[in-house]
Amino acid sequence: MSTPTSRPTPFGARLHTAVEQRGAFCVGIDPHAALLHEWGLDDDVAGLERFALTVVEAVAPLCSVVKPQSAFYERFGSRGVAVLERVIAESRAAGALVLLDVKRGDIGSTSQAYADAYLDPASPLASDAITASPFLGFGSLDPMVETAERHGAGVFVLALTSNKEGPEVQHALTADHGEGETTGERVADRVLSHLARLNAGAEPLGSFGAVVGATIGSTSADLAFNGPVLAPGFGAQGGTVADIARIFGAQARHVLPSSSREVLRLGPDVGAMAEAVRRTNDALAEL
Ligand SMILES: O=C(O)c1cc(=O)[nH]c(=O)n1[C@@H]1O[C@H](COP(=O)(O)O)[C@@H](O)[C@H]1O
Repeated sequence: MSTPTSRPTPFGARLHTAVEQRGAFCVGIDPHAALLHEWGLDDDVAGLERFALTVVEAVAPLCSVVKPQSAFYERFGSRGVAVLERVIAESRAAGALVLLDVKRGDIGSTSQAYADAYLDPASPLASDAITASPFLGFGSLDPMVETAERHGAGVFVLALTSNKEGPEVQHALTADHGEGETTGERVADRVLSHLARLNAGAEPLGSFGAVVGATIGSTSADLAFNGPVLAPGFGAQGGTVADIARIFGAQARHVLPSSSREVLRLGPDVGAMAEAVRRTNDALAEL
C-alpha cells in the first residue's frame, strides 16, 4: 500500500514521549453488552457509538494510550467497524496513541494483509500499534514488523497472557533450542528473545512490545528486552499497582498497565472516568 516519503518517528520513541507527558495508564475501550446495559443504553449500534465516543471524550485527552478491542465493534458488522474507525480517529485527534487490540497472527502472506489493514496509514483502521499472536511461529509476524517499521508503528506480541489458560502453551518448551540440546526454552522466553533482537539498539525504547498480564503473580522471564510491555488484567481481573511493581521490578517504567471494565463501569460519568485515569497515573508514577 503506501510508502512514506521520509522516515517516520518510530513508535517506541513516540510512546516514550507520550508516557513522559501523560503517564503510563492505558484504558481499554471495550463496549461489552453488559456495560451498555449498565449505562442505560441499548445493545445496538447507536448504543455502541454513544458508549465508545463518551469513553473517548473522557479518557483520550488524558491517556498516553487507549486500547479498543476490535471484537466488541465487529459484532455489529460494518456499522460497528465504522464506529471503531471513529474511535481511532477521535482518540488520535485528542492526542492519545491507539493500540488496536486485534490479536492477529497467520501465515506470512496473510500477516501482510493484517499489517496493511491496521498499520498502513492509508487504511481506515490505521492505528499506532496492534496486538499480535506469535503462535504460528514468531517469524510469521515478519510482515507486521516490517510494515510497522516502515510507518513508525508498533506491535505488541502475546508472551505471558493474563488468563489462567495461558501457561499451557506459553510455559511449554520449544523443541529446537540450540545445537544438539534436548531441553527447550519456554515459548514465552523465546518470544521475549525475538523481541530483544528486534529492539536491539533502539533508543530511547524499541517499538516491539510484549503482552504480559498483571495477573501472572511473578515470572522468571527476562523482561529487559528494550521494548514496552502491555500489562492487561490490571483492575477487573485483579492486578494492582503492587503487582506491577512485583512482576516487573526495574522494568516497570516500560510497562503500560491496562484496564477496561474497572474504568468503564464509572461511566457514563465523564468526570468519574477522567478522575480514575488521573488517580491511576498518580499511583503508577510512584513506582
Ligand atoms: O492483549 C490484550 O489486550 C489482552 C491480553 C491479555 O493477556 N489479557 C487481556 O485481558 N487482554 C485484553 O485486555 C482487556 C482486559 O479487560 P478488563 O479485564 O475489562 O480490564 C480485554 O480487552 C482483553 O481482551
